[in-house]
Amino acid sequence: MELTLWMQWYQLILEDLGFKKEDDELSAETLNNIIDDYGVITPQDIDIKDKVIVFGAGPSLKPNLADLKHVDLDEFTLIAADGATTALLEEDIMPDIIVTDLDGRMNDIINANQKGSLLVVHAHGNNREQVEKYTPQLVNVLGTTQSRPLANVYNFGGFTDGDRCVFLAIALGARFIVLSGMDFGKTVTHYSRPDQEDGPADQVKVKKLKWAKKLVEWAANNSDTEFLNISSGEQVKGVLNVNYEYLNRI
Ligand SMILES: Nc1ncnc2c1ncn2[C@@H]1O[C@H](COP(=O)(O)OP(=O)(O)OP(=O)(O)O)[C@@H](O)[C@H]1O
Ligand SMILES: Nc1nc2c(c(=O)[nH]1)N=C(CO)CN2
Ligand SMILES: [Mg+2]
Repeated sequence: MELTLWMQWYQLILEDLGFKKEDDELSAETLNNIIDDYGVITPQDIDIKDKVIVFGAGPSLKPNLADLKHVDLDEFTLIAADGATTALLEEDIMPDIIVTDLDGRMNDIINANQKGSLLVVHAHGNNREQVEKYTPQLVNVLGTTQSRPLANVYNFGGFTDGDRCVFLAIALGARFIVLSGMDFGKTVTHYSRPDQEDGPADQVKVKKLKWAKKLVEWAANNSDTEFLNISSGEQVKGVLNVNYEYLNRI
């Protein structure tokens, strides 16, 4: 999404959730400095296929992964939103890219990174300590922010890990984006909350998922990328729901 337009979304999100822009900026500067010291990758270093699957951490993620055993996943670039990484690893699927604000199960994320997954690390006002702790342990890191971009820290638009996967894929030129485990709604899984069981989302999470859904809908209806949805949660306006068999025909 174009930066000036994103900044309008960002302002509304800050007001809705009561987050401070200054906190986001400080965290982004921290990330920028660490990446400066430990090595940079840029969006030009990332090649993706025409077809991308974005994995969110909603309740349909696991059933989706069972279905996807019947699909040739080599045809797709696989982008996992944070905690969704754990579910992929459980099925022996290695994500090509992980988009994370470093609050998923970090052992799994670090493991996948060591085995080749590229990490898109997002700095925000609520994760500066994680940014300081984990980024130096990671390789192949692309930094992002939801606030103003810096030399090593990009802003492709988007807020939660899942919708930022979508905006990243669009920025990198995806022709098809398949949504999986992107249920939105009011139920979160243990993949999203590593220390808890599956259950109702708290009020802040409900708000975050509402923004995530609005942003994905905006992306689906304002880009040349074709969206398809195999998740079984809320209907994403303007996006065709398909089953896995359809994916073998695109
Ligand atoms: N029902 C759902 N529960 C959890 N995540 C979902 C759901 N539906 C879609 N998603 C997407 O999957 C992503 C999973 O990432 P994760 O749970 O780490 O969230 P997050 O963006 O870091 O939010 P939080 O700050 O609450 O941890 C979310 O960002 C969201 O976009
Ligand atoms: N300041 C701030 N920014 C965020 C937060 C958060 O909790 N605080 N959570 C997000 C979910 O991915 C994305 N961005
Ligand atoms: Mg996260």
